[in-house]
Amino acid sequence: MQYISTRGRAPRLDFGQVLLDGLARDGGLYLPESWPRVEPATMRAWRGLDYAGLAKQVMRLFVGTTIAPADLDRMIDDTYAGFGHKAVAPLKQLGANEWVMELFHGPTLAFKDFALQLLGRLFDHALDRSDRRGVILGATSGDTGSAAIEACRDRARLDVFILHPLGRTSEVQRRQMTTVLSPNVHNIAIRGTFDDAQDMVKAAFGDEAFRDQVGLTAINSINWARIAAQVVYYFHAALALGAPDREVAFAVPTGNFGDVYAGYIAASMGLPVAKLIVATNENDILARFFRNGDYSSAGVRPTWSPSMDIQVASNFERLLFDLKGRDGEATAAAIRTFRETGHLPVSDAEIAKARLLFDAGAADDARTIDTIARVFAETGEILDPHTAVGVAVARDRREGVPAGTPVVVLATAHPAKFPDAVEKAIGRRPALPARMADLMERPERYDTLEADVSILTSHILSHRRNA
Ligand SMILES: Cc1ncc(COP(=O)(O)O)c(C=O)c1O
Ligand SMILES: N[C@@H](CCOP(=O)(O)O)C(=O)O
Repeated sequence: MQYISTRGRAPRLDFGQVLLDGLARDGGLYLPESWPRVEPATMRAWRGLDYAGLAKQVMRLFVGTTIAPADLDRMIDDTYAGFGHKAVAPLKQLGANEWVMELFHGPTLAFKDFALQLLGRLFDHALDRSDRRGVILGATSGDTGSAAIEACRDRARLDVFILHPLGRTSEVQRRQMTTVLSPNVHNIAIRGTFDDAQDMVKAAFGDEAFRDQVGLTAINSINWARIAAQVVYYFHAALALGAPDREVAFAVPTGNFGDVYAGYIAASMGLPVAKLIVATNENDILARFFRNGDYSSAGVRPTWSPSMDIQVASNFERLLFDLKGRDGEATAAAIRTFRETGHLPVSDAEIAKARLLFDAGAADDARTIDTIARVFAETGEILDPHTAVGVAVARDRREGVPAGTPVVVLATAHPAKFPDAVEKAIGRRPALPARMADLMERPERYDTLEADVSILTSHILSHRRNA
């Protein structure tokens, strides 16, 4: 399989090259030249596979021949053997046709582990084979950072630089990153928002000389491999609930549009998805787009669901590329206009096309806390605030889903990552797993930098171990 850029001016690459390149050299994002199709008979044959077995089938379609099947299978087995629940991504029923898929049983307690645990292994494999070293650079609003650090800590060929917005993550999230003292891990607090940090990452990739000098690689969902690994759990949930002989809808707490975009890919591959419900907090640019076509930036506001405090959603560009008939020039022009004016030009036809599969809504902080309390009272389940946004919006938008169709809300983080929000809702602080019990006492290490890419690149050059 070959990959092309959303901006139409970067070379076509295979999976192994896309994995290491991350962002396309024309500033765009890579995606497959065409979607692999999965026929209903194949899906029926996949029913009953365990999570790793299903991941092998799905990932093979994206990886092609760039990794030997035995190597890929071994990496996938190792990845999901490290999860804390035998089902890896268990489904729990909250009510009639209302489910949550728990994606927080990985090592850092958020859905990011599904892809990043695999990516750490894929990077090692690729760098070993080419006898190269690399620098991983990522931005995080709280969860990607710790998942990337956990996946790449102590790997001989990698240095990991993670930017988080100073004071805008939960304390547990920050400590999950800054208490990892491995010599190849470099945490940086940025004076700014997640969007500023993400812009700095993209600008560093735009500096070709720097990029080639250090062997820069991305761990954010701008890297196609992240998205590919997240497609698997849509198949996993839908097959368990009757696909391909029954449609399933998903509600997805959304910030950078990576997770819900993986659902769009599953649907594009043939999975019968009735609706993808995009659920945002008060930082609602994506909800506004799908509701009334308004994709215009507003300042980022801090909320109880800090990982979704994002107003520039990277992966939206991948959807836009499809909405614009896979026209790279038109996509690049629209993104340029958005960057210059803060407003994305889209036609009524493009919005109507998006609405065929997507619906959306937003839940503010009060609603988030109320939903945690309500679901706890109804079922005894404790939701994290991001998942609560998903449940609230799924309930608001239920009438847009055909009657009798199950709605699966992606439970994207463990409630113990956000004890203050949970305590506000139910008067109780959820406990961290025993292996993290001393997290709040561990020493921290991080640097603080201004949101300036030249300061960042100098910092990387002087701190990387693999110089
Ligand atoms: C806990 C949690 N939920 C939801 C999201 C939103 O996912 P995405 O950015 O892929 O839309 C994030 C971060 O991105 C997250 O960390
Ligand atoms: N919420 C994310 C933001 C980055 O998203 P990504 O999926 O592109 O890595 C986080 O927790 O860092």
